[in-house]
Parts: sequence; C-alpha cells; structure tokens
Amino acid sequence: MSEIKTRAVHKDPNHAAFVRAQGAIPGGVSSPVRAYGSVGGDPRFLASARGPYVTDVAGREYVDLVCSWGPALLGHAHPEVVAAVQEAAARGLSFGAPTLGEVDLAEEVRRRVPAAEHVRLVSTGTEATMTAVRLARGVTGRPLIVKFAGCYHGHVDALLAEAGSGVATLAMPGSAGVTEATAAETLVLPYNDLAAVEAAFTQHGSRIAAVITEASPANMGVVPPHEGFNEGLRRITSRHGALLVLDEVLTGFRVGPSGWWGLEDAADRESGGAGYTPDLFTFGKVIGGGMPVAALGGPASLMDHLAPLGPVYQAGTLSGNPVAVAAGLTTLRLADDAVYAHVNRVAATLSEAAGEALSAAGVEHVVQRAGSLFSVFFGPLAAVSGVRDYRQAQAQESFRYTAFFHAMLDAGVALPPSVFEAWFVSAAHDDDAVNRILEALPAAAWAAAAATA
Ligand SMILES: Cc1ncc(COP(=O)(O)O)c(C=O)c1O
Ligand SMILES: N[C@H](C=O)CCC(=O)O
Repeated sequence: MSEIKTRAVHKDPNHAAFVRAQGAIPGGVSSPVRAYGSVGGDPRFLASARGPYVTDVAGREYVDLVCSWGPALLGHAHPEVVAAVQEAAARGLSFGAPTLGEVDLAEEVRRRVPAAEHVRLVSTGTEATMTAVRLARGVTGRPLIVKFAGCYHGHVDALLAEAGSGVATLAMPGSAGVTEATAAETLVLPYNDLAAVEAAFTQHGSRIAAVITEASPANMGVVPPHEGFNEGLRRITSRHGALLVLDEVLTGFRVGPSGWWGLEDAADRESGGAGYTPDLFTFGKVIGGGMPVAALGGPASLMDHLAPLGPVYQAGTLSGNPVAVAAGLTTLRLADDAVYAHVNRVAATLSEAAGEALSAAGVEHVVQRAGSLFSVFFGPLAAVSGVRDYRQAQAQESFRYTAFFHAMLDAGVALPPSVFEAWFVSAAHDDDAVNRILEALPAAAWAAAAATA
C-alpha cells in the first residue's frame, strides 16, 4: 500500500518539477513563500491560470486563493489586461526613456490617492519601501527607522527584523547578511501599541527619520489596526518631525479604490473627523496587474528630493516598463466600485463559512478580516481575544493549518502555503468557484480538528 503511494508521488509531475528545480534554483523556488516550507509537500508548479483558477503541471485545476499574492484583483489573465499587454509588447518591450503610459499611471494613482501628488514608478514593492526609507533619511537627516514586528515591507536590509511573510513562516528573527550597524538603526515595536511608539519617540525622537507600517498588516495573518492606531502614528510622527510611511503594497487598490487609507479616511470623515494623511505611500501588486510595477508617492515637496531634482538617488533600468505599465493601468481602469463590492462580498461569504466550518468541527479559532483580505488564526488564545500583534500570531496552533491547507488542496482549493499569509479573492471568483470552496471547507475543518502538534 505505502509502496503504491510512494510510486504515485514520484510520478507526480509536481514532484519531478520540484526535484529538478532544486538542482538549479535555491530551494527550488524564486521566492521563499512558494516552497511549502511550513506546510510540507511539493509546491504545485503552475502551468497556466485563468479567472479564479490555476492549473498545475499535472493538469489539475484549483480554485486559487493566492491570486499571485495580491496582484490578480480581476482574476488571472483578464482578457482586456492581456490585450493591453500584447498591444504594448508589439510597440516595444522596454525603451529606457519616459513614456506617456507612466504619466497616465501616475495620474491614476493621484486621482485615487490625492496626497500622492508625485509618484515614482519602480518594479517591486521592495524597491518602493527601500526608496521610502532612503528618502526619509535624506530629507530628515536622521538615521533611525521604526517598524512593527510582524509587518513585512519586502527584503530591504533595514526592514527585515522580526518581519512577517516568509521570514515569519521560516521562524527567522531577521536575515543573515544584515550588518549589526544596519540592524541597530531599526527600532522594532509591537503592533497596535501606541504607548510603545510614544516611549520610543520619548527616548529617540530627534533621531527617528520615519515610522513605516503596513496600512493594515496582512503578513502575520490579517491583523487590522485598532481604531485610531494609524492616526495616532500620524500625530506622534508629526509632533517629532518624523515621516509616516504607509505601506500599501498589499492593500493598495485591493481593499478599495484608494486602498486602506481611503477606507479609514472615508470612515473618519463620515463620523465628523478630518482624516489623516501619511507623508509617503508605497504601492505594489495590484498597481502592476500581475506585471512588475510598484510605486512611491507623496507630496511634491517631499518627492522632489529624489534625483534628478534632489539629492536622494533612486533609479531603475526597467522602472516604468511600458508593458508592465499597460497591465497596471488597464487593471486600475477596470477596478471600479463593482469590483470592490464583489471581492468584499466573496470575502465575507468565505470568511464566515470558514469560521462556521471550524466551529462545527470544534476547532478554536478566530477569522480576522480587513476589507477583502482575511485569514484564520488557530487555537484558544486567538479564539478568546483576537490577534492584535505578532507575538499573539506566533502563539497560534499553526500545525492545524497544515492539515487544513492539505485537505483544501486535495479538494482542489489552493490556499496560501503559510498560516501567516492572507487569503486573496478576485472579481473572477464567481458562484462556481465560491461553491467549490464552500464544499471543501467542512472536511478541511475536521482535518484541522484531528491534527496534532
Ligand atoms: C506590505 C508589503 N510591502 C512590501 C512588499 C514587498 O513587495 P515585493 O514582493 O514586490 O518586493 C510586500 C510583499 O511582498 C508586502 O506585502
Ligand atoms: N507575503 C508576500 C507578499 O505580500 C508574499 C510574496 C513573496 O514574498 O513572494
């Protein structure tokens, strides 16, 4: 029996692909989160994707709840986005010179987020946050950066300490290769704790260049900011002459037309408040519609400190690549209110159903949601009080997710292969796709219930 199973596994094209990949690529993957490191088994090597579905090299189709880790807001291979990419590619792949498409995209960002008066296009979220850090230091002349444990801002040296996403999945405190001097210039604070921020500024205020925060963290699982947290950061940073960098790489243009900031701003103004404005925004993922585009935006008075106008250097051979910009611009133009209403509705349905299935199976858990982003935390601690920071996220019973994940995968639903990642839905997740997920949930919940550490 076990011999038959072993032979079946070895015949699986995904297994063969993974073995081959490990001979040529570190860990067989181009980004660590793809490696199934914490859930075990062979990563699915994908051959194609369309709408809400991905298909692996064995020809097996899955409903996709990864959505390329966020960019696929409209679903995979949206025909209008593909057509825009094809048209742009036919005009030339890369010019190394300015194009009007870049201006269109920068203006579209500013239309959605007016405080992003000037926008610099880059290729990855990592470049956007790296540039934000350099710009903050360049403008203030101060060395220190404050970040929050469990927040992930890409693989920038200064921002890897106690980071979420793959760093959390691999249980790494940070990364080898980051010098002590660099690490010493980053203060890591607990999330959702304004008292800790006040204390850090009391001690180091005149040396802090910026506070960087995920607009609503989704790289330690989904841990929304408590009411007033982001506004509190704004108040404290302003008082001390430091910048506030709102990292919307993941949330931007995904949780709403103007990102998480737009949701908070609208809610605050509805209740009579004046809203708040960060100094710098970073964007990524949806802004490229599945192609490598990211951006940094803020008031002209700050952004124009970047070269060629100012002394803070930043550059990129492929920045504002015309093919990538065409994908991003078309995606944003298609991402209307109906798209956001749809993804919110699907996220509400799925997060409630996941919670009900786990409760029916007697699994202690909490489902946390921020707009259309959600994730499940397992265990009594999470269930009692919700998860407010990285320490609590780490304390969950993540072994239950392993069982849950594989049961879903066996049933044809691809979840993110780590309990610390958010679940993503798209405008293409129609009733058929949603029903397939709903049908898979009860058995996965029972698998989680039966799991042992
Ligand atoms: C909030 C946040 N910031 C920055 C990044 C880095 O973006 P990229 O992977 O494109 O470098 C990510 C994801 O990777 C992210 O989720
Ligand atoms: N959690 C990350 C993005 O938000 C996952 C993407 C990656 O690092 O490959």
